[in-house]
Amino acid sequence: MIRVKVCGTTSVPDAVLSAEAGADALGFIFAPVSRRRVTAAVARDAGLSVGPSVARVGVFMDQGLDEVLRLSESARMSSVQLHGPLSSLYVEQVAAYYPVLRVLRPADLAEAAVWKDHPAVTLMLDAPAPGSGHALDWAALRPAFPPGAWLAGGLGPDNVAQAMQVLAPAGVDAVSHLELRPGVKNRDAVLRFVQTARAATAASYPQ
Ligand SMILES: O=C(O)c1ccccc1N[C@@H]1O[C@H](COP(=O)(O)O)[C@@H](O)[C@H]1O
Repeated sequence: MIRVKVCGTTSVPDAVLSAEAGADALGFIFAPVSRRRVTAAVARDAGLSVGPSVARVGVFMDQGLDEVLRLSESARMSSVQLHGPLSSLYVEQVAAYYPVLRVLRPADLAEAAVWKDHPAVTLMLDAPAPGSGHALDWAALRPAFPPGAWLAGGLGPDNVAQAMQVLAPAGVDAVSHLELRPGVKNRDAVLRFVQTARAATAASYPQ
């Protein structure tokens, strides 16, 4: 069964929208560079406005360990997504507290071997500029796509089925193509993204 994450949540209404659409996980971006950055208080309120079955993922890029752990705790995150060039020790230290989605660009795929059997680290492949809405070359990625990895990068309702058909990721994640403007969800796009990913699971994956 595919896992579907809707990222860039910045409000209670958008958290409820994504949860009601059937998302498995909501992303809350704490990276200072992001146009969708949220405070811990906003993320906590939005994350707690949905049921406990929906994962609350704190998204970080190039931030110190103390900041990642402190914000995740105060925002009541249930897992952590890590972008950027990071040492294995750093990722291990976060993974001691939270399940980690370790995000790699195609150029960094050598790092995938490090996390192959780690019980708390799941890989996610994303475009070089996270949150830019640019899609990866799925066919080129196919030979090296790590089994069990998630896929992000330019996904939306109109291309998620094709991406799943090519790479059969364990999860899909999107933000840019689900918005009216940065930080504000497009209801129709969120609903169609989740529904299309669910339908594509039935078509592309062994049951
Ligand atoms: O979206 C952002 O602003 C962002 C900033 C810093 C790190 C990650 C960010 N978003 C992540 O980017 C990918 C895919 O985004 P898109 O669908 O291509 O726009 C996703 O993992 C977001 O969590």
